[in-house]
Amino acid sequence: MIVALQTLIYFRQSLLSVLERLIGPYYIRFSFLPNKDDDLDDEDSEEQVFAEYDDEKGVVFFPPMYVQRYAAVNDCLLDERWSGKLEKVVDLGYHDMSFIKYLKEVPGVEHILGVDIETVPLRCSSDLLANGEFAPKRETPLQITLFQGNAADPDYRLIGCDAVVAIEMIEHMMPHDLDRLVHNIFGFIQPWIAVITTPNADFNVLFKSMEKNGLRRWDHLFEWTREQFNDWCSNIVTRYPNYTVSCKGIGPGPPGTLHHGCCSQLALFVSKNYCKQQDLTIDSMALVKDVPITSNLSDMEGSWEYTDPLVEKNMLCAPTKLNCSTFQVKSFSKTTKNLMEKNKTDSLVHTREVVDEIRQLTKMLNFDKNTLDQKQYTWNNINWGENAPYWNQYYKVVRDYNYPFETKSEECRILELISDEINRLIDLQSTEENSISGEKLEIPIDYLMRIVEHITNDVDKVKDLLEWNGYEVVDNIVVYSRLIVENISVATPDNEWQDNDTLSDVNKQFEFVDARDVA
Ligand SMILES: C[S@@+](CC[C@H](N)C(=O)[O-])C[C@H]1O[C@@H](n2cnc3c(N)ncnc32)[C@H](O)[C@@H]1O
Ligand SMILES: [Mg+2]
Repeated sequence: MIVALQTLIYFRQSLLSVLERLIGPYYIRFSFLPNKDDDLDDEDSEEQVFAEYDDEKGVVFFPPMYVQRYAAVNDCLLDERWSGKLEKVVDLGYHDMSFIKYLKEVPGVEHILGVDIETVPLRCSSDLLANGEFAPKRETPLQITLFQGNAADPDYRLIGCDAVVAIEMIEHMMPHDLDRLVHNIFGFIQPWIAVITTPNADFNVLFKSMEKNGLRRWDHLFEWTREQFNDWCSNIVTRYPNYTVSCKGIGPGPPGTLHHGCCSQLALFVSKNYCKQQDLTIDSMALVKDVPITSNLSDMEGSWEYTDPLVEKNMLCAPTKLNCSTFQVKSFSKTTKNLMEKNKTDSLVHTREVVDEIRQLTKMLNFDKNTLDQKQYTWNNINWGENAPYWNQYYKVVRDYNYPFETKSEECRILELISDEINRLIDLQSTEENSISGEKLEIPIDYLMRIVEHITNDVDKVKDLLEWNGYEVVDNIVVYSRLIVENISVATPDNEWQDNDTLSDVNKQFEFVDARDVA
């Protein structure tokens, strides 16, 4: 049975590449914010998201449920309040990296972490990373670090994450782990936002195939109704009042089933006072600079007391009292305390500086650990008892990959943006006319200036650049002579989006193969 499951999982990657080709264009249209000037009206996009009854399967979603889920999570990450500012993001329960594939393209993201308790799916992930070696260079740096570990454990490498994503993971967790996960996210990582999704049990009556299984998916430890999920979420914000939460459904059912809600449910948690380094005021900069962690080896001698509750709570949280030698965390200086009182805060912000300092510190502690292990010291940790892993290093690194990147010149970026826009306009017109004739396309330079306004507002420079690169510019109009292109049509089978969300995640993929084979 396990071997069969593993085989299916291995198959999944190649299936995903097929899927990618099929849903790619749809996904881009559906998920990423439409271009400002795109005329994609709400009515149009709503028409594309719907569900139908199938006599055998029950409800079938268009597009497939997981696509709708990824799109909903992406929408959260692209919210204008933090769009472009989420640099370090962790995907908890990343499975085979299906979502990381899209996360990679979220503007501003420079470090993606994946944590999964399973090791089998990790082998499927290698493709995405290996492709990276041959892929065109990125314009921005990107590091992907995959860990094997329990998302409930507060590994120090999670510190500094701006966003936490957990798609359809919590229902696979044991109750005590789920409790610890909450603390890990909101007490330890303290991200700017956290996006958590889980199935909606109210919806399950619509799935006939679940009737045999007590109306839940066989591989889930629980499934919550909307009320239960809302309770769980409001309980979190009561315990962590720094956060607000909003819930919504993903994957509407067929007409007339609105009262059951949607197939999945999503909670978006937002920190009320998250502060990134570049947003810090002079006062809070001082506060951060004053963090009294000494990262000097000579200071590591003496008794180990981890007494400052602020440091314990906000910086590393876990090992409360270490009954061995070598480190001392001094308490806050007077200036820091005054500043904290003035700012009415009892917490420190995780900034790059602090995080780097913690990393440096951790390296030294790891070095020390080997010596300590030999002496058979025990660790006493409030949550994990004796012999807890050293200094919050719970996860094993499975893969750490840096994508190659090169920064493009300003001219190159301007040209690329303008040529993409011209191509988009051509596509738009060709879909409208259903063919491309030999006519000319005339685009006012002012219009193109808006596309590159974040780089330059020098019209003459852009005109020169375009002319140098073979574009015809007459007065302030770019004249594009179109080629005559034969009608191109991409055949899409009717049942392309079929998906039955009642099955386990593994079976779901298998089901898809069958559907394709039949089609
Ligand atoms: C249904 S899959 C999630 C799929 C993935 N997030 C996506 O949307 O494509 C659930 C994943 O959570 C992982 N998982 C379950 N319990 C976990 C835990 N305690 N810590 C980390 N990962 C866990 C499983 O190994 C599995 O890969
Ligand atoms: Mg599942």
